[in-house]
Amino acid sequence: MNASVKIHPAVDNGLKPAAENFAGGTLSCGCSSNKVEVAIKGQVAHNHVCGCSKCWKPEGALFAQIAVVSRDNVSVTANGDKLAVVDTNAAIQRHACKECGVHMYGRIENTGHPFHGLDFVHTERSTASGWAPPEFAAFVSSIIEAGYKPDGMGAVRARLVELNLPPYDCLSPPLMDAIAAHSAKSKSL
Ligand SMILES: N[C@@H](CCC(=O)N[C@@H](CSCO)C(=O)NCC(=O)O)C(=O)O
Ligand SMILES: [Zn+2]
Ligand SMILES: [Zn+2]
Repeated sequence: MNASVKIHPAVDNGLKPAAENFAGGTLSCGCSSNKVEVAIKGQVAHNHVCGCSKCWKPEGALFAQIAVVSRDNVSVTANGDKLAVVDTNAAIQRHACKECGVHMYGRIENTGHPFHGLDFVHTERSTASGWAPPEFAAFVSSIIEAGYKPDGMGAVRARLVELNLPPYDCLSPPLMDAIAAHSAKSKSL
């Protein structure tokens, strides 16, 4: 057992199952008042933990937890004036609360991007239960870029396997296949 390796509070005690016919929920930022709120209609897809340096992580977490949902099902319902895009050059435009720093949704505006139409969201910012749990771990080696010791990676990967989160150093095979298929199509292959 590698339970001493903490991945993210939402997965460290095991994955919680998705609810059938899940209606969605409201994400809140970390401010004590005037919270930014984002309503998500319906269930998310491709939930995963992500080790990349760009995704928002709760204080002390090694990985982020992030999922996608149709942009049509995402709406800012309170205090949207507190939001700003973290990095306007990134493919995923992460709209974060300027006061507490929590990323509320990440949107792809480039219509040529393979994931255009999807927003990236952190379901743990909602108190609802029944969100689809993470299915894999992405960009695992990227935690080294944020300072994690390379000789600890074996234990991290072993813990991810124990948690049923197959570790990858990019996205999962189905998502990488979707990106490659999009690329082939845009080259008319
Ligand atoms: N080693 C880099 C990797 C960053 C990266 O490519 N992140 C992915 C996954 S984010 C959610 O799964 C990505 O698609 N990024 C696009 C973007 O952030 O706009 C690092 O650690 O920074
Ligand atoms: Zn906030
Ligand atoms: Zn990421």
